Amino acid sequence: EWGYSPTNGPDVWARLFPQAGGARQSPVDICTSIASSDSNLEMKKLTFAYESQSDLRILNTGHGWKVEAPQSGSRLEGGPLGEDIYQLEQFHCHWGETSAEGSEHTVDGRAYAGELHLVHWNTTKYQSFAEAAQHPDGLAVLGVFFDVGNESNDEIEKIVSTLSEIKFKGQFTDIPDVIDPTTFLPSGLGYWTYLGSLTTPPCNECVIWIVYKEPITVTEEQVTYH
Ligand SMILES: NS(=O)(=O)c1ccc(NC(=O)NCCO)cc1
Ligand SMILES: [Zn+2]
Repeated sequence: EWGYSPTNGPDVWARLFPQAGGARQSPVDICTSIASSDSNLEMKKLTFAYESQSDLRILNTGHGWKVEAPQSGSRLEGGPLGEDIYQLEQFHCHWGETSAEGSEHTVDGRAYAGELHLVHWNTTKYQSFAEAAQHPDGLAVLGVFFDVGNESNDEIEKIVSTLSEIKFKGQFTDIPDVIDPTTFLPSGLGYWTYLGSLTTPPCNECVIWIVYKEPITVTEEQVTYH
């Protein structure tokens, strides 16, 4: 089973998952000095629309939590996504042992306490998430960094308050509260974008990454492994 130790971590993933050795692998360090601002992106605004959902299923993936949130009514389009419409499939989180680490992307070498991923797939061109994940423009993932501060994030709280029920890998439970993914996004909507991959095996090179510049604030308890 893949993981993050020296014997099963990213350096050996390519043995079992060939795409992990590819040319557009994620995550990356975002070097802000060489990131170019594409005036074209200014014209095509990135737009998103989500529904609020209750009774979403949350799963302990063994590497964090994942909320299955297939939303046929959701739409992510514009910006780097051309003319295609992308639909929300799931969202999940990466965090670390301490609030000094945990994000997958880094910005000028700096890691954040954690990183939320909202995973979407191209419903204009493909018939299913699994099919979309086999194509270079199949998925679009919004990345939002977590900064640790004194304010807790109410929406994240609705999620982490269920973690005590799913202590072990493979366990799942329902989130009774209504969740609106829009509330996970920062107020400043500036982002970096690049063509990359799934950050974990099978590391398919199928993701158009959109990483927001502004982190959202959560408390230490909300992003540290217990
Ligand atoms: N961290 S990430 O790049 O957003 C990511 C998203 C989905 C996957 N995998 C996935 O969706 N597999 C399909 C069945 O679970 C792996 C990594
Ligand atoms: Zn992720």
